[in-house]
Amino acid sequence: MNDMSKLTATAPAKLNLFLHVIGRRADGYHLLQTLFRFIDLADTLHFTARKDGVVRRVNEVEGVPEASDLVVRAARLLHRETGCTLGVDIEVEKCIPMGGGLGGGSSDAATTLLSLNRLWGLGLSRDRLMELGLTLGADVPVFIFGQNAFAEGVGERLQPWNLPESWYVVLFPPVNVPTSVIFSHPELTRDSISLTMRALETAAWHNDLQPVACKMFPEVAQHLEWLERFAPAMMTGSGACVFAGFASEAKAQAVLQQLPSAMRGVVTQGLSRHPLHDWVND
Ligand SMILES: C[C@@](CO)(OP(=O)(O)O)[C@H](O)COP(=O)(O)OP(=O)(O)OC[C@H]1O[C@@H](n2ccc(N)nc2=O)[C@H](O)[C@@H]1O
Ligand SMILES: Nc1ncnc2c1ncn2[C@@H]1O[C@H](COP(=O)(O)OP(=O)(O)O)[C@@H](O)[C@H]1O
Repeated sequence: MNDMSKLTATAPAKLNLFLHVIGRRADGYHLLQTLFRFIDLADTLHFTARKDGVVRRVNEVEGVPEASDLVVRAARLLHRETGCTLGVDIEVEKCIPMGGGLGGGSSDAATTLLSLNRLWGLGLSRDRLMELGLTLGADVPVFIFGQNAFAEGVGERLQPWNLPESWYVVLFPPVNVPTSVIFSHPELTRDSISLTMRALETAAWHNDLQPVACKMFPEVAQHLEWLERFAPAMMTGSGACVFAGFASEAKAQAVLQQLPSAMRGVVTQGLSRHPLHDWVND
């Protein structure tokens, strides 16, 4: 019999297959056009309901104090919003490198919102969870949307985008690239042409944050240079991770096997949708 007070859920990473900066809002946030793809590199979260209303993270996560962990912030946000009197113990098994542009923190937050909606029996809709998620970070809504998606605005205006089967070599340069530093750089391109989804299907895909990140962090440029020897490569999000796509797992593995011992990376498969897509009603 299922134990209704416990839930284990996955939180996949994302790649930005392109990221074009097309303008800036009055509040300083940048307007983007980006294509999100989920991949099977994932964190795993364990939730155990409590009757006393306490929200806790029960394990240590290096570099992330409990109170600032997005899983704890997501759970407390749901508490405040719904007045729910239950609590939860959350265990976070991190696999996604942090601050790498793979969206691990945002995905953990989204998986927490989706899981507690179930565990606490809240019955919130997908749209409401996406609205709440946006208050935690620009990347959270797409993980609740649950489909690979073309995003506009700061990442909250989403349309599904079907993508072919693909495997990716993802490399982890050993640097932490702060998102705000890249977005505030004077040399950042902020005027890429805004294109329709149809035009984007055939346009040259690029990441406007990449030149600035490469200039500030030579390790990113070095990893891109190595990967470019095998296939077109790009940085994801604000970096530091870089990736290249391949039509088969064998081709991707053949490249990874040649990775110099000083570099780190993985082969990961593109997902056709988020593993928790059906956990909430539209
Ligand atoms: C660049 C992207 C692309 O998917 O991903 P990551 O590299 O973080 O994974 C996202 O837009 C990042 O979203 P997210 O990581 O949630 O960013 P936030 O915490 O909301 O913002 C961090 C800081 O970056 C700047 N920022 C962020 C997003 C945006 N569209 N314009 C900005 O100018 C702001 O200065 C903000 O204070
Ligand atoms: N559960 C979490 N997992 C990862 N990072 C988290 C988490 N909670 C808060 N953070 C903070 O969010 C920052 C960004 O992490 P992450 O979303 O993994 O990277 P990125 O935004 O580059 O894709 C981290 O440096 C960390 O301080």
